[in-house]
Amino acid sequence: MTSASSRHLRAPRGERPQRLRDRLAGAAAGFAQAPGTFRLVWQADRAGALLLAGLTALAAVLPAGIAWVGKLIVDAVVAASRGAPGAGEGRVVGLVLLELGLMAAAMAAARLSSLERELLRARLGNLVNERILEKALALELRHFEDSLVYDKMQNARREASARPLSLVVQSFAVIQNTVTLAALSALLVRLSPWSVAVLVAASIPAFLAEARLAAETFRVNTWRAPEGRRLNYLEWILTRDSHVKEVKLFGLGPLVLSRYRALFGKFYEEDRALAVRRMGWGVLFGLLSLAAFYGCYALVAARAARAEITLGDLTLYLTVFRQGQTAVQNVLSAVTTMYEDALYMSELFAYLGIPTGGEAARALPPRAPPRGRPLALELDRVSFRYPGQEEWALRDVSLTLAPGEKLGLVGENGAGKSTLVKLLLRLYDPTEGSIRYGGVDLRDMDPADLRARVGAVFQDFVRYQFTAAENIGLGEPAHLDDLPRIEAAARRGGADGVIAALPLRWETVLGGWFEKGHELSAGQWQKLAVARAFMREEAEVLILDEPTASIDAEAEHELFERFRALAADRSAIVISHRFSTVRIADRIAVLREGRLEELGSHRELMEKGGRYAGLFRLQAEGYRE
Ligand SMILES: Nc1ncnc2c1ncn2[C@@H]1O[C@H](COP(=O)(O)OP(=O)(O)OP(=O)(O)O)[C@@H](O)[C@H]1O
Repeated sequence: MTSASSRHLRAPRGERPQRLRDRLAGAAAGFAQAPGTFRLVWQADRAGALLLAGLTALAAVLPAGIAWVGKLIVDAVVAASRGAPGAGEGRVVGLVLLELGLMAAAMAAARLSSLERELLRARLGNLVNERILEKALALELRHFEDSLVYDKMQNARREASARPLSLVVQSFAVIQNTVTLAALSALLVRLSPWSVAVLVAASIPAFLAEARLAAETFRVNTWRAPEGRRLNYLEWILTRDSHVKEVKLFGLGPLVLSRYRALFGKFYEEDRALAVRRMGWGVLFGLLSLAAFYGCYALVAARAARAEITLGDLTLYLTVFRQGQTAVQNVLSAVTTMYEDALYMSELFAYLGIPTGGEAARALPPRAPPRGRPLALELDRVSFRYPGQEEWALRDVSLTLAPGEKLGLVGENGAGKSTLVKLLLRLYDPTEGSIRYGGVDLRDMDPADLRARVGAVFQDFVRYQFTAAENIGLGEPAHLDDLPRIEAAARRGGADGVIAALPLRWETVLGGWFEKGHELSAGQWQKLAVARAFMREEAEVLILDEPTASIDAEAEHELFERFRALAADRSAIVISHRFSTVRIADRIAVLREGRLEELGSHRELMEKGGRYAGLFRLQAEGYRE
């Protein structure tokens, strides 16, 4: 990640921007999101956006028209009652019908635009969510292991499906109400020019207060992202099937719930303080605009009493001033909401803009070693440190895996075994040194090409809540429907017995998340995961990261016999804590605190009498009576 973007990521956690200049810069940055948002809306639904714009224009001019007709009605009534020439009931009724027509048009426009907003909201929300998910696919493992990126994702997902539309609707509202206000002002200026100034001036303090509170609300929510995730995590502990046993056994319920309550209470207090301040300012500024209205009302009513203006003019004045006040408030509150929306959008765009492509091949075009048979895999003085960590997870590891060689990888917890696998799959790049496959640096290969050559079972393999056939077929999505291939992979992985016992065999939905799901034992799941790796028939390298942890001893023996036969023409790396398993490997690498401590065949290492020999004997003792 670039330093600029990581600064941006870290900013919300830090100190509050106090200075006015910072605030203004924040506001400008917020509003800068508008063009990007409009582009999103345009992509989501062009026709809908245009229709909404048209309806907005119509709704903008109608109020002034209605107010003017209202004045004409009153004047016509007064004239008719005085028996003025040309005045009569007909004209009055005609004008009333005209007002009815305008009101009906206004109502229809309002309904239609609310319908259009609903439809646009759905399409836009969907588009934004898709973008968020597409981005998640483009992110690399290092992003998922970085809590700051998680916070960004959380902030983006929180409201981003509602905010883009809001930004657009509010912008339209600003335009609509400004046009309405201009039309109403044109009517008002005739009667009393200074009341236009009063109308606008009385609303400005309320606007400033609102804008400030909006910025604060946004910041409170952004700061909360890490705590928000913690809150979700506590919820997750109490509601997930996988956690129930420990929660019950250890009696974790009250503890977790009390932490949940404490966090929630903290959120509530912050929200309450903000809401109370908002209310206080609201009352104060509401009173101010009320005083402005009644002040002007008294003056204009006095003029009507002195017959300086007509009764119709007074009616017009009342309607226009009130509507004008509403329009000013609408503009100001729309601007405030837009500001809030724009700040949220900046979070979304910051998330969508997280630089990826760190996995892209360095060489152009990417280099591709010949396919079809395993090639030598060389680690050349490889050292690796996780981003942001001081400690080395791997230090100066050099070893060469000959084509077709089977390597056993052992070492205590945290020795760096899984990290090595991550580097081999280019989920990370070495901090120092290099890894070559067939003489080509992994960084010069297309990562998709590299990964297509590898079949792997991870320590934390996935239990897909899909059918049994899909659970295996997903190992090679292009062959998801190829049942003979899936059956063959199941046989190799030792999962055929598991399938035979299922009520609907291949069609059985596995796991307990969905209706009619059939739960499996840990070992049965693991057999499926191994079978999934065997779907990749063209794999040149097989990696098994503790594939036997949940499998019983007999099944393990069987698996490894099969594995030896199947992997005959492939290279393989097997990580295991069971030394009885790794002893069948051609050579064994012993890792200790990230360093390669010993390397050799079982016989050689036993003869050497080092760490491996010691640990092997210790385990063997355990089996002896
Ligand atoms: N995502 C990560 N971020 C930071 N440090 C990590 C990360 N994953 C692992 N580590 C650290 O790197 C070191 C090596 O971990 P690794 O998972 O490779 O060990 P391992 O040999 O596979 O252990 P185990 O036998 O327990 O699976 C450990 O000290 C661990 O704390």
